[in-house]
Formats: sequence, structure tokens, C-alpha cells
Amino acid sequence: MFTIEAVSDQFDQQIQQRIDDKTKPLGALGRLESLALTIARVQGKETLEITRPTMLVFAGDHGIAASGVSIAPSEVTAQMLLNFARGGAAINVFCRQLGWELELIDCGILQPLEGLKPGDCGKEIVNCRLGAGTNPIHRQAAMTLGAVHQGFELAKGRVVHHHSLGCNLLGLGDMGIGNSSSAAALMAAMLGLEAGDCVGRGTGIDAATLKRKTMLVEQALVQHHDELTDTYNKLACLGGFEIVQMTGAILAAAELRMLVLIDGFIATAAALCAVELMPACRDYLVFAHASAERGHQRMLQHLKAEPLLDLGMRLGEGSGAALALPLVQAAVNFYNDMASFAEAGVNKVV
Ligand SMILES: Cc1cc2ncn([C@H]3O[C@H](COP(=O)(O)O)[C@@H](O)[C@H]3O)c2cc1C
Ligand SMILES: O=C(O)c1cccnc1
Repeated sequence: MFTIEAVSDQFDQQIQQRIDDKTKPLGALGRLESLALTIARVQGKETLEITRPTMLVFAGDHGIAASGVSIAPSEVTAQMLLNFARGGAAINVFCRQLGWELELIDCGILQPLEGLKPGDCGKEIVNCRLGAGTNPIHRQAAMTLGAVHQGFELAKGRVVHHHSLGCNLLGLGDMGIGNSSSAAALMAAMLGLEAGDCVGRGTGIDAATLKRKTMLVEQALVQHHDELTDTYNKLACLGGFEIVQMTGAILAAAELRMLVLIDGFIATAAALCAVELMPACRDYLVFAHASAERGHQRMLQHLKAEPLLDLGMRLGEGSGAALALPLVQAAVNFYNDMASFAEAGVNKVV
């Protein structure tokens, strides 16, 4: 369904030479240097550029939320989506500040926000609905395999649309009460870990709720044990409508050689799925931040990812990815614009 080319390492030496020739001690720009190398490999050009950076926020509801695994009930998903549409959430503030375009995508919240007139809310909510919330994963499969495939197609449509408008960097965000349970279950299935190693406090649940959440995720893993044979089935059994579409968006972006900024725990679960399905897509991913959600570090280790920021954030919405954009732009700018030792007449230091 996707054709993804791994990036070439053919020009690595030239790229590294150009970085090392800049007027600075060798390696002194730290992680920005490896970031510039990643971007240069993906873009394969002399001059790097970030154009029309676009944050896609995928929203969906989760059947497991009715069993009390979050501080909030499912209705908050739709309420927050409306808040996004009106411009009042963290992701709106950061997108405005940092120059992201923002798109809101309903992947299957409980109650569709149909009937909203343009006057009711500032921003369109794109309809990519796969259903009205998933089934509770501790009892039955979240969705059908058909829904997974349909989700990939819908996500691809959004990514192709933004690519055609000139976007070459996507950020991926999530909104879905209960989705840290689904992400933890996917993590456990993908990394071969116990529920207890993957489940965290999500929105900030207390100890009793954490115990119940861990038990339900464990139950989901036992329930679907025999069906967790490949990534599609893992997504169908344990996923969420938004996580499926985030996975599809990563694959579609990599196919188009776009860079993708990955947010926290939920977006990284989608990245795990995408990389398991098509390992070549890993080359296009930049990990924005270390979420405070338990389990995120282990996901990052598995993906050999060094996140750019560590701010103790655990929000989702794409908020961490949004904040990393200036660092991506700084990597591009130093690579393009910094003088070399020869250009500046500075003696090269090694
Ligand atoms: C008001 C509010 C705003 C949010 N923005 C993102 N999330 C985050 O919390 C949810 C995941 O945590 P859990 O699995 O514990 O429900 C997701 O919706 C995620 O985006 C929020 C959660 C709440 C309550
Ligand atoms: O890191 C995240 O993406 C996250 C953490 C907690 C709750 N929601 C999202």
C-alpha cells in the first residue's frame, strides 16, 4: 500500500564534512548536528528548507474509557476538539506562536460535531470518521481490519493534500480520552513487554485507577493474544481510530519524503506501529521530546531515538512536537547559512 525508500547514506561524508567545516569547534552544536544530518539525508539538497510546517491533530474516542482509566470522561474528547476549533488549547497557542498551520481531524469521536456552522467555531474539523469510538479493547477488538486499512487511506489523503500545498514537514498530535491505555497495549504487544511496564498515569490518574488501567490493558493483551500476529492485527485489536490514522500519516509522509515530528507517548506508539510495518520510514522521523509518561523512554530506546527536548511535559495534542519546530529550523539555518572556516578566514580548529 505504501512504497517507502530508505534514505541514502551515500552523501553522509559530504554532509558531515560541511557540518564540520562550519566556524565552530567540532561537534559543538551537539544534537542539532545530527538533526541537520537527518534533514539533509531526507531532502538530498544543498540548501535545506522547511516549508509550510503543518500540525495534524487526530481525534478519536476509546471504548475502554467507559471503564474508568482516565481522569476525564469520553465527552472531553469532543469538548477539547471544539476548544481546538475555537483556538483555545495549548496546541493552538503554540501553533500560533511558532508558525505551524493546524488541521483538526475527527477520526471517530463518540458524537460527531456535525451541524456546526462556520460561525460556531473558527476552524473546520475534517471528517475522517471510522466509527463512533472504538470497542473496549479488554473485551473485543477495537475495530475491524477493514477500518485499519480505511484509516490508512484517509490519513494518506490528508498527507497528500498538504504535500500538494507545499508542506514538507508534518507534526502529529492526538486527542482521545483513554488513548494512553491503547498506546500502552500497543507498546506491550510490539516490544514484548508486560502491561505493568507500559501503563502510566496518562492524564494524571491516582494509584487505584492506575491499578485498574493496568489490569484492563493486561486483560486486553490476554484476550487478543492469538490474534496479535502482525501490525495490522495489533492495530485492529488494541488501537484507536486516531492512532491508526497517525500510523498511516507517518507512512504516507515517508512515501512522499516528508519529515515528521513525533510528539509524545501516543504519537510514538503510532511510530512504533509504522516502523514495525515498514522499517524504512524511521529515517523520516524526528522525535521532539521525552514525555513524562511512563514507558515513553523505553519506546524511544527501542526506536534508537534521542528526543530534542525534555520539559517534563505529558499533554499530547502535538504540543511537544510544536515546540521542537524552532530547533528544526535552527538546524536547517546553521547548515545553510553558517560560514565555513575558509569563507570566514578563521583558522580551522580540530
Ligand atoms: C482536558 C484535557 C486536555 C487534553 N489534551 C490532551 N490530553 C491527553 O490526554 C488523553 C490521554 O490520557 P488518558 O489516557 O489518561 O485519557 C489524550 O486525549 C491526550 O491527548 C488531554 C486530556 C484532558 C483531560
Ligand atoms: O505524551 C503524551 O503523548 C501523553 C501523555 C499523557 C497523556 N496524553 C498524552
